Amino acid sequence: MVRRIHIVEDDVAFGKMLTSFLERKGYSISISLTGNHGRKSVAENSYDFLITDLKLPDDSGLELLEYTKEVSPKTKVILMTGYAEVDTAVKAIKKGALDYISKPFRPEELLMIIEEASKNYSASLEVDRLESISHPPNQFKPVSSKPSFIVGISEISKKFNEYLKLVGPTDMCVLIQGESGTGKEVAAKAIHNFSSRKDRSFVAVDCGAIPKEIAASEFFGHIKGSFTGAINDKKGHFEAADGGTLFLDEVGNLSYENQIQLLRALQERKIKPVGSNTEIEVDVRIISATNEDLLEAVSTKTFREDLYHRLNEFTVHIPSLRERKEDLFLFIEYFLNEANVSLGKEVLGLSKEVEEAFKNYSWPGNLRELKNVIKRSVLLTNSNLIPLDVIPKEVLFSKPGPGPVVDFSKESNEKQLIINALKEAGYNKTKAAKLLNITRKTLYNKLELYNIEL
Ligand SMILES: Nc1ncnc2c1ncn2[C@@H]1O[C@H](COP(=O)(O)OP(=O)(O)OP(=O)(O)O)[C@@H](O)[C@H]1O
Repeated sequence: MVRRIHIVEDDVAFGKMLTSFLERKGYSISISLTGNHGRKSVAENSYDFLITDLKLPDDSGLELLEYTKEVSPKTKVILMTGYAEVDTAVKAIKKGALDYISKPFRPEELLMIIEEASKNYSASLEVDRLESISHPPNQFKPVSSKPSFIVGISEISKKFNEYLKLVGPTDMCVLIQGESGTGKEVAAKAIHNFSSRKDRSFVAVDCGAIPKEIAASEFFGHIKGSFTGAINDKKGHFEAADGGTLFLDEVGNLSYENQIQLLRALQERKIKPVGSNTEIEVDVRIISATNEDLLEAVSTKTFREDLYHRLNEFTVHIPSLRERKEDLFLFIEYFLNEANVSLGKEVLGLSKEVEEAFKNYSWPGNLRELKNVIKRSVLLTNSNLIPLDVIPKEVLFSKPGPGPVVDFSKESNEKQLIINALKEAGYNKTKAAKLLNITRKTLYNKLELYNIEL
């Protein structure tokens, strides 16, 4: 099937160059010179991809992204940015963009992003087919393509991994907090794999990608004929995850009404498909993730406090890459190897200058950004070592990032862990110590250390 791509770009020559390049690669391309025209085209056509400049004469790429997510949620959006706009581009990823690419870029780099996403898209279509079209591809992420979990050698990573191992086998709801691209989904899968549910399904749902009108049907399913377009019975994510784990990514993006529905399902452990009178019992462990401060959302009443407490029986803070710089080269090696395998290349490593630039860069897009930068660089490298001239400008000319942030303290995580263990053990210290895998004496010392009063 020929993929349809719409480009919104006011630089006519650049737009033409991209058009003819992508047409030669077999894509069907249309182009808008303004945001306004882009909006109309997006609303009237269901494109596979929208590629838009971040700065448009009459609009912003970010707003066009939001509009596209509303009117055509299946269209994947790629933003083209100037190199000074990377922070905004990272925001765009949080709002649901597939990726961003910094100008000037080579068309092959853009092609790589499109082809990679098309592969995932086909994979998710295949999953959909097998699951009786129960999950739209942009919300259901097939998990089999996920790589293995790298623990890291920094103290902060080791500690973080211990928490995953500790909380994994319990049935506690876990809230994973961390910046975009830090590996929240990978961590959620690791928790699932540490649990007795590991042989059952792990269903990942991007809550930011579900329009609120169809959220109930997505979560709880529907029966044929219950609304226009419900042409078949459909299982929701809860049923799909029965016996296993449901991962709610970007949970802070759920509308207030959807939060109420979710809370009810969690409290009652039963769901009712849209249009049905029958309740279905479900046994689902919930792991959720957010890159915003949910407590802040609770205080401004955009996120329900009762739901927050339900989801947050245990919090895991996942460190940013800046906070675990000691792990940088481990991840570089891993992603380099992964890129070599998928691109059929044999790049051995980074040149000294690139190593230096990588060390000094603050990696606002975290592991995802590192992985993308490495993959693009490997594609463009024709020698043993990645040279400076294939590295994106923002990485080369950035100021050194802030050092490790002491705020992600093992203390605050540990304190939370102890409080949660105590709660789970009904405040019985012997049981709590067992849950924590420490002696009673250590538990007493820690209660004193953290001023935990019972
Ligand atoms: N520990 C890890 N080992 C190997 N790869 C990892 C690890 N953590 C993250 N990655 C890779 O980094 C990328 C980003 O990870 P992931 O999608 O889990 O991040 P995220 O925090 O859920 O992102 P977002 O906030 O955008 O939803 C993925 O490609 C993932 O495979």
